[in-house]
Amino acid sequence: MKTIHVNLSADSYNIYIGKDILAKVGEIVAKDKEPCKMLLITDENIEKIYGDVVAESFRQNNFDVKLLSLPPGEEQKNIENALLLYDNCFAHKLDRKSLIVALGGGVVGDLSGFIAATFMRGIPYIQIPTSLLAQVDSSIGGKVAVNHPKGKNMIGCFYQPKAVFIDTNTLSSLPSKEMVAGIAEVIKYGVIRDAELFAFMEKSMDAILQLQDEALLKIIATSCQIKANVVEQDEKEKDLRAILNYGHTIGHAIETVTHYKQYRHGEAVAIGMLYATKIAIELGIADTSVFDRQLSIMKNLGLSIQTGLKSEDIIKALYTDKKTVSGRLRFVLPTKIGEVIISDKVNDEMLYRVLDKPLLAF
Ligand SMILES: NC(=O)c1ccc[n+]([C@@H]2O[C@H](COP(=O)([O-])OP(=O)(O)OC[C@H]3O[C@@H](n4cnc5c(N)ncnc54)[C@H](O)[C@@H]3O)[C@@H](O)[C@H]2O)c1
Ligand SMILES: O=C(O)C(=O)C[C@@H](O)[C@H](O)[C@H](O)COP(=O)(O)O
Ligand SMILES: [Zn+2]
Repeated sequence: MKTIHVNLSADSYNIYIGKDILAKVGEIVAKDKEPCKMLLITDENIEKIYGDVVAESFRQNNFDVKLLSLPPGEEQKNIENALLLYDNCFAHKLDRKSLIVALGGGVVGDLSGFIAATFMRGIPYIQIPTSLLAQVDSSIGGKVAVNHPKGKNMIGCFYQPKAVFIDTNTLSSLPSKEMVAGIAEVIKYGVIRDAELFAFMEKSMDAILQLQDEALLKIIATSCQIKANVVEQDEKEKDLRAILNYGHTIGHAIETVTHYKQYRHGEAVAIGMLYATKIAIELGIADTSVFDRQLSIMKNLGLSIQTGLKSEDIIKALYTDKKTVSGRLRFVLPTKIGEVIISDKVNDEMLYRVLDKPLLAF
């Protein structure tokens, strides 16, 4: 089992990465935590496959487990489900020493973390991510939130988990479209921080999609390490952490405009990364190879790269982006593979110019 430490003073924690971890999680957690009341939150797809093994692993270590599963999907990451989960915290008599465990993709992770952060002003929680996206990104770093009809992740806070357990075996049941959506966030890490990771993806995509152990460990551990490094330097996104938002400004706008129903998060981010790169090329800070290399991986993965959405709807939604300061948009833009800058030089006129052209017509 590989361990990556996230160093955040009193809020530090470990990310454990390996195979066959699910059945052992209860035992590992019990080494540091007295048995207690526990709410295990998951979704219906994941409950069917992994609910019992995780619940049993905690029960065998004397945790008093209540399992609650929500329907799957991004639309479930809402304040109504947060209220439902608080009701369950009360019904199961959770107190400040109790434990919340998030077993699932990013939707379960973000929502469960939000409950843990806010119930009784904060109780401990653990992330057990089962999608690639959650393993490389959402389970780490403590951004927890629910969506609002006006914008993605608009109601939330920063609240770190006590530990993250990544069992790469869970990817064997992950539908391929979900795998591809997760790969989009790995492409993001390559573009913002790691040209070598990007090149690895260019040459090893077949091994990744075939879930070969070495390739999976490489992309998951490298992504976790990059995220840990960035979060350690800027936990609350004062500055540097905004680079993790590459592709998300337009990506989140696409998700909001389509009411969180039409695109997986990773799919919207992929389109957002291509548009951000087009903007960088328009500004003269990146050359076309930066676009072509990303496009080539995305085409290879079968990612759809057109939206058919109206530019004005996307631009309107952009202004609720959390990086906007005093009404000025701030974009994360690549200068080359492995390096990005944060720019406030992008105006509406340029956005219309870029968004009005189909991505492939450039
Ligand atoms: N907090 C953060 O830093 C952060 C980072 C990135 C993304 N996110 C959030 O994460 C969410 C997207 O996460 P996601 O892509 O995991 O989506 P998701 O949670 O909706 O999971 C995708 C689908 O895969 C299924 N699934 C998950 N693991 C499975 C498995 N092992 N086997 C079979 N089915 C499985 C789920 O049931 C669901 O249907 C978005 O809400 C996004 O905003 C948060
Ligand atoms: O952890 C971060 O910081 C990120 O930006 C990671 C993103 O992949 C993730 O989608 C995040 O939830 C977006 O954050 P937001 O603050 O723009 O909602
Ligand atoms: Zn994301």
